[in-house]
Amino acid sequence: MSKIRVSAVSYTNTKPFAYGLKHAGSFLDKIELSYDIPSDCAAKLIDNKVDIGLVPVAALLNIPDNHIISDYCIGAIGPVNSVFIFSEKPIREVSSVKLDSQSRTSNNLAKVLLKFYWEKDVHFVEEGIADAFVEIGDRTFGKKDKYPFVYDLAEEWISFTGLPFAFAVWASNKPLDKEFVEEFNQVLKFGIDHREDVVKELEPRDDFDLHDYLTNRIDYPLTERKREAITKFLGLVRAL
Ligand SMILES: C=C(O[C@@H]1C=C(C(=O)O)C=C[C@H]1O)C(=O)O
Repeated sequence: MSKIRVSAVSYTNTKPFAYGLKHAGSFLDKIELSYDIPSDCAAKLIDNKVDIGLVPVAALLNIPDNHIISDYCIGAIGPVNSVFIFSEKPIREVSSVKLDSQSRTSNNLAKVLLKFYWEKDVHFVEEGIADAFVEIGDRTFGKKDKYPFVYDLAEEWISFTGLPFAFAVWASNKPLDKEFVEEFNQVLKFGIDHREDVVKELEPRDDFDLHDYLTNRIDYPLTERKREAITKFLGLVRAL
C-alpha cells in the first residue's frame, strides 16, 4: 500500500499533534510526513502533492473534494495570542495593511474584519511599507508590547460574530479509508492529551508563556460552534 502523504504546520501550535505523531509507533509506517508553513501546506493539498494537510480553512475554497477528517483543529475561543494586526495607528485610521505571505486564513480574516466589522476600505500590499501588518505564528511571540496598536484577530472575530474560530483543520483532498482516519484521530488525541509533556520539551522563553499558549490560547477541539464559524467565515470570504 502506498503511504498517505501528510503536511503538518511547522509552528509551535502544532507541537501537540507532532508529539502524537512522534509516539505513533507502527502507524508511522503508513504515512509520509512533512512540516510546512501554512501557505505551503495549502499549496501542497491544492496541488495534490499531499493527501492530508493541517490546512488553513481559507484554502478549503480551493479544494473541491475536501473532507475534514479530524475532530481537532487549530482554533481559539478567546484571544489566540499568535495572530495579530500590529499597527502604528488605531485601526480606524489605517489605510494600508501588509499581509503575511505564510498565512492564508488570517490574511482573509483581516480582510473580513476590516470590511464587515471595522467597515473600512483599505489597501492591501504583499511587500513594502504599510500603516499596519498581519503576522501569524511563532514570529509574533514577544511582540505584543512592541507596537502602539495591537489587534488579536481571534478576539476581534469573537467580538464581531459571538462565535469561536478555527484557523486550520485536518482535511484530505480525496476520500480516505475509514479505519486509517480513526487511527489518525487517535494519534492526534494522544498528543493533545499530553500537552503538559509537550511544553516540557520546548525551550522556555521569558517573553512568551508557552504553557498558557498550548493549554489555554490554542483551542484544539473542532466543535459544532467552530464548524459554524468556518461556514460563516468562508461565506464572508466569498463575499469580499
Ligand atoms: C493560530 C495560528 O493559526 C494558523 C494560522 C493560519 C493562517 O493564517 O493561514 C494557518 C495555520 C495556523 O497555524 C497561528 O499560526 O498563529
